[in-house]
Amino acid sequence: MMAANTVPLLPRLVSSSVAIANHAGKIIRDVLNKGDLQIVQKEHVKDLQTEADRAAQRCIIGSLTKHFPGLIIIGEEEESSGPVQLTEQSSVVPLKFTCPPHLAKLSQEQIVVWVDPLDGTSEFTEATAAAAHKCLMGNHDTGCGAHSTSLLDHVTVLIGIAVDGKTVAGIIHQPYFNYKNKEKELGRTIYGIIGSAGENDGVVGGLLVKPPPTGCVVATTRSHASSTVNDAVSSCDPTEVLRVGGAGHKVLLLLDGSAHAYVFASPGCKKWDTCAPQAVLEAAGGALTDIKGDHILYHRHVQHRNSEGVLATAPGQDHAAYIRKIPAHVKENLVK
Ligand SMILES: Nc1ncnc2c1ncn2[C@@H]1O[C@H](COP(=O)(O)O)[C@@H](OP(=O)(O)O)[C@H]1O
Ligand SMILES: [Mg+2]
Repeated sequence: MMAANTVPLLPRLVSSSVAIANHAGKIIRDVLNKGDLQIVQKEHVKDLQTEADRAAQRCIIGSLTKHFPGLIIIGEEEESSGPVQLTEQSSVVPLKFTCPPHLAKLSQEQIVVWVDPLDGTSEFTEATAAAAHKCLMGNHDTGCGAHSTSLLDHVTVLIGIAVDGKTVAGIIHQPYFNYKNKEKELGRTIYGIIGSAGENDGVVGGLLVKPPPTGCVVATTRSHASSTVNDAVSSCDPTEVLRVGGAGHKVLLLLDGSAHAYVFASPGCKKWDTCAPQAVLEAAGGALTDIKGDHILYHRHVQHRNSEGVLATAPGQDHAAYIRKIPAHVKENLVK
C-alpha cells in the first residue's frame, strides 16, 4: 500500500470528500428525524435554509479544513454556530480509478472547493419533519405522507473541486436514496474526476451510467420556474418534462437514464449548485454549460450566481444542438 503522502492531492481530496459527504448525509437525516428543521428564510420565500443545511456545512467545511489546512472552500451557507461533527482523518474511501496525469501534481493554492451542503432545500422542507418522522422510522416508508416524502429523492450533498477555475472533480451524495426499500442500504454517493481512465461506469463511482430512453425528456426546476425557464424547456420539443428539485438530482437523472437534458434559463442557480454535478456529468461524457453554451468558471472570486443559466446534457447527446434550440429572447434575457 502506498504511503498517504505519495498519493496525489486530488484523489486524496476526492476520497476524503466522499467520506465527508456520507457523514453530512447522516447529519441531514438526523436533523429530519428529530423533527425540528429550524427554517430560516434567506433572500426570498423560496430561498430557505434549515438546521440540516447549517449542520451539514459545519461538518463539511470543518472536516475538509482539518484534513487539508488552508484549503479554499466556498460554501452556500454563512458561518453558523452549533455542534461541529467532524469525520476522522482516517475516513477515506478507496476510489475506483486513478488520477489523470495532468492533475497529478497540483498545489493546494490552485484548488477551490465549492460546497452545497443540502441541494434541494425547498423539496427537503416540503418533505415535512412530521411525515418523515412517521414514515422513515426504521428506514422504510410506510406510505403515510408519501407525497411529501417522495421529494426526499431530490436532496443531495454537493462537493465540487475546481482547479485554476475549471471544475475537475465532484461528489454527489444522495442521503435518501433507497429510503422506500428497507432491504437496501440507505443513501449513495456518486463521484467522478474528469479525464480518469475507463469507460462509463468505470469513470463515475457509485452509479451505473445508462442511456436515456427514446424521445426527449427534459428535467427542469420544480420550485423556481419563470416564463423564460418555460420558454427554454418548450423550445427543446420535449416528449416529457420532469419538474424536480435540486441541481445535483437533475444531473443524476441525466446519468441514470431518466432524462436527456437539464434546462434552467434563470439566474438563480449558483456555483456550488453546478461545480460538483458538472464534474461528475463530464467525467461520464456529458456536458454542462450556461444556456448560451459558454463554460462556467469556478475561480475563487467569481460571482456566485450562474447568471446566464444552466444547460446540461446526458452522455451521447448533442449539447450544441440543445444550445441552438434556446430562443434568442431567452438568451438575451440572461446577462452577466
Ligand atoms: N431564484 C432562485 N433563488 C434562489 N435559489 C435558486 C433560484 N433558482 C434556483 N436556485 C437554487 O438552485 C438550486 C437548484 O434549484 P431548482 O431545484 O429550483 O432547480 C437550488 O439550490 P438549494 O436547494 O441548495 O438552495 C435552488 O435554491
Ligand atoms: Mg443548491
